[in-house]
Amino acid sequence: MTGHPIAAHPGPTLTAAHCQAAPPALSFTTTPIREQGLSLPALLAGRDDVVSWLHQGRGLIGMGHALTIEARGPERIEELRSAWRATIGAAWWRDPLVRPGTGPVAMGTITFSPASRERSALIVPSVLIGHDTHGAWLTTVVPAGQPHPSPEAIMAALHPQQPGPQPRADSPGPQPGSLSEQDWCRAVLTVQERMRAGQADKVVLARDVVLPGPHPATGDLLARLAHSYPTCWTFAVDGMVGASPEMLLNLEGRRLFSRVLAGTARRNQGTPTQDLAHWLAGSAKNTREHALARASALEALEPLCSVVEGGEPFVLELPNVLHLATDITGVVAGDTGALSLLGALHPTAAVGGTPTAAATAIIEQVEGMDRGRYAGPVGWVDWHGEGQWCIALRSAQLPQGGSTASGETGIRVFGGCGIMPDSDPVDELAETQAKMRPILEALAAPTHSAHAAHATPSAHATHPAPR
Ligand SMILES: C=C(O[C@@H]1C=C(C(=O)O)C=C[C@H]1O)C(=O)O
Repeated sequence: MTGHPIAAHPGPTLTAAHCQAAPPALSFTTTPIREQGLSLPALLAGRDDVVSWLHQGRGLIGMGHALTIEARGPERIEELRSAWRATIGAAWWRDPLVRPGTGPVAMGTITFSPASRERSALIVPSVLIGHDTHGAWLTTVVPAGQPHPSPEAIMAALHPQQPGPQPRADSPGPQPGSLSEQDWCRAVLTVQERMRAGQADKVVLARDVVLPGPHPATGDLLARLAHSYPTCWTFAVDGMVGASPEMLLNLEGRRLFSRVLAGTARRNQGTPTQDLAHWLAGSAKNTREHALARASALEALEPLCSVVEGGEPFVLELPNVLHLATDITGVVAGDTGALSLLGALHPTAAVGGTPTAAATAIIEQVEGMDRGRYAGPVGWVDWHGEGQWCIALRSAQLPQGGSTASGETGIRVFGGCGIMPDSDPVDELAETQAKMRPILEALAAPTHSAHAAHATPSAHATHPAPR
C-alpha cells in the first residue's frame, strides 16, 4: 500500500478507556473480489506495515491503520473488549457476505503478563483482504462520511511486489537476550527447587535471544513462515510475528474449538518420526505435563460453556518438533464473545503453569525478562465477538519505531518450555532452541548461536538417540 491514500493517513491511536468513552465513527465496506490468481502471501512481499493471519494459504491480511486501541494492566483484555464493542456501536457497515472475517474486524495482540511494559492492542487495518474456502473479499475502512476507495484501485495498487532486501550472509547470529544460556539453565534449577518445596506442579520458563538488525521486510518474513509452516497460524500484529501451532480459541457461532499443546519431542537427524512419536506418547514427564495443560483449559472453559469436551491426546507433527495435543470442542453459553473467553483462558498451563497464580509469580521472579506479547493471545475479532486466537509462540517482536518497549533495537526471538521436577535443564534449553528455529530460519539467521556449545540435545539421555 506504499503511497496509497488510505495508508498515507493513519487513523487515531486511542487508549481503550478513551475509545470506550468516545469511539470514532468508522465506516466499513466489504466487497467480494476474484479469487483466481489471488495469493495472500505473495501480496505481503516487500511490505512492512502489514497485519496477517494465514493458515494453509488462506486467512486475512491487512494494511494501514484506521484505528489502534491500546490497553495495559490487569484489565487489558476486558478494556479492549469494551472499547471494541463501543467502536462497533458507533460504526456503520455494508457486508453482503456475512462470513467469519467479513465486515468489521480488528486484529489483536495481548501481553502475557498484566505487568508488561508493552501495550496490548487491537488494530483495525484500513484495508483487509480475506480468503476462505468460499472465496475472497476486500474490506475498506474510512472515517464515517468519507468516500470508500474503489476495490479495483486498491487491488491494482496491491499487485505483488518484489521481496525487500535480504539479510546479509555475514549478518551476526543471535545474541544472548535477558539471560545467558548458562543462567537460564540455573533458572530451571531454581524453578525445580521451588517445585520440590511444593510451590507449583509445573512452570513454563521461556528465554529470548536478540538478532541485531537490519531485518527483512515483515511481509517477506511472513511469506517464508507461511511457506515452511503451512499448518501453523502465521501472524503479524503490531510487530509481533510468528507461526503458532497452538489455537487457543476459535469461536464460530456458539461453537468453540481449542487445541492444547504441551509435551514436546525435538526432531533430530536420524530418528524416524514414528519413533519420536512413540517415545513422546510414552514419556511419563511429557504426559504429566500435558495432562496439567489439558485440565487447566477444560477447567477455564467449563463455567462458560453449556457443553465442553476434550478429545483423546494425540501427537501433532511439525517440521521442527512434535507435541502432545488435545482438541477441545464446546458450545458457549449465552452471548459470551471471544475476548471474554480469552480473559478466562489466558494464561493456560501450556504457557504459564499449574497452579496459575503460583506459576506466573515464579515466572516473574525467575525468568528475568518481560515476555511482552510472547505467549499471549494473538488473533482477530469481528463485529459480533467471534474470531480466532492463537497463543503467540514460535514468535518474535520486531522493533517498532526503532526499539521495542523494553528498549531493544534488535529483534527479540522467544522460546519456552514446561519445566517439571524431573526436567533436565540442558534438554529444556535444546527444546527452546528447536522452538526458535522456525522464526530464526525465516529471518535467515543461523539457527544455533555461537553460545550454544554445551547443548548437545540429540545425545541426551531424556530424548531418544538417533539411530
Ligand atoms: C512455551 C512454548 O511452547 C509451549 C510449551 C510446550 C512444552 O513445554 O512442551 C509445548 C507447546 C507449547 O504449549 C514455546 O513454544 O515457546
